[in-house]
Amino acid sequence: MARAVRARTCALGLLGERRRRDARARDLLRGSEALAGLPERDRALAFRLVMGCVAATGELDRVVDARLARTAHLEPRVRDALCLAAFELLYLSTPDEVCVSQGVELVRGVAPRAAGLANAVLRRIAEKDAPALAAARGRVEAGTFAAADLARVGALPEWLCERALASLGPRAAAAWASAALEPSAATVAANRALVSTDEAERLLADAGCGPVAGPLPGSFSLGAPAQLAGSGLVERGLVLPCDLSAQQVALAAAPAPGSRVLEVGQGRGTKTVLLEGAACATGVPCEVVAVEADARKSERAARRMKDAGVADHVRCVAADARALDASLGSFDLVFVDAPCTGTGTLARHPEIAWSLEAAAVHELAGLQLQILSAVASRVDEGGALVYATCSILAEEDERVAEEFLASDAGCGFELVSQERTSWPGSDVHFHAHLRRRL
Ligand SMILES: C[S@@+](CC[C@H](N)C(=O)[O-])C[C@H]1O[C@@H](n2cnc3c(N)ncnc32)[C@H](O)[C@@H]1O
Repeated sequence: MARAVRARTCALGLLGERRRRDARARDLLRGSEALAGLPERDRALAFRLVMGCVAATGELDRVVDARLARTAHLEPRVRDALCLAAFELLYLSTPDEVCVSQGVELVRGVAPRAAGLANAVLRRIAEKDAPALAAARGRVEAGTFAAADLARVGALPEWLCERALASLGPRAAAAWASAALEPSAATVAANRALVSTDEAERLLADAGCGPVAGPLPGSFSLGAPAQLAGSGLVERGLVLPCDLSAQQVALAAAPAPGSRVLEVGQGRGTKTVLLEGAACATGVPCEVVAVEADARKSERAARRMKDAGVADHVRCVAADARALDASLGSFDLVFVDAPCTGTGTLARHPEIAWSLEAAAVHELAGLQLQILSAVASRVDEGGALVYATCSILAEEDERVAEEFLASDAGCGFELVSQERTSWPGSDVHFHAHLRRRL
């Protein structure tokens, strides 16, 4: 019997480490020497397996439990190995025989006596669950599906798929669920506060990243994204790893050259640099006050602003946006990058789907409305208020904008436009543009 190939043993090791350290998959993958030491093809498979197993965790547990002959208590390492093989069997194009035999070898490697059980469970998954998934995929493709089909296809909780259907409608919900387990596109943005789009393209090409100009000013997809890590371009602040949807939201906010901007929810500061870059590309930087509730994030963002060459025009403030100091004054543009469920970023953040609880959606919607209401008075007359999330849920998106407009704080505003981004292979973001009447 063939031994489990290195990609799978490496992925299994990382899944165990993740469980023991309660670490985020992406952080583990980024720092893993074992992964870095693999040949490129094995590295790509191990990456996909770890991200996929984490993203599909609840569905894989359900499938494995359903195919156990009795409710046996599985040792965690055996469960990890079974889930890994089940993920590959159901969601990747590896032939069933390979998935089963490799899964058995993985289990044998951690618990030799469980190899027989692994063989039986994986064969039942191939016989029963793979055809059920294929049927669900068929219904989704034909447009005759229910939330349970989306849950199968995207390995998502059914309640979330019901909300997605209600929020997005059938077509967009199907696209969202179908993309949940797909690798996200490798995209970057030029920091146009430091380099022109042409210069960024040359730097990326010289570093061997294989840049292809994207649909937005300063955006690139990378043919060889692994080359970016050693290039120094990110550390020098010249390019930003950044999803196309995040770029679109920042560009659509379009701060006028020299304008005063309040950014709420600065986080790592990616959109701060994009906002500055958009103003700089027109010749004059804007003056940004960037507010972040988490003091450590704010400190890190302040350092990043230096690397990105925009520190002279960005003041990072660690504060709760619901209680800002009056001395900060008012602004031409208030850009709220709201804390949210992140349900538009499932492919990038595999932990979200199965750790999210329905009650959290309601709580976040309350926080979002509070933030919007608190910062509304900071918008100058005729000025803009942009409300953005990376959620697909109407409760956090359109409903919050509607409730705000209907409130005392929002009654002086009008809705100019609102939309969700929809780039293939990218996250989904929502942005509503409001204007304070004169
Ligand atoms: C969507 S993330 C921001 C992403 C960031 N703008 C970027 O482009 O990288 C939302 C941020 O809002 C912050 N936040 C949450 N509640 C807040 C509050 N009451 N006031 C200010 N910031 C808050 C969170 O800590 C988080 O960093």
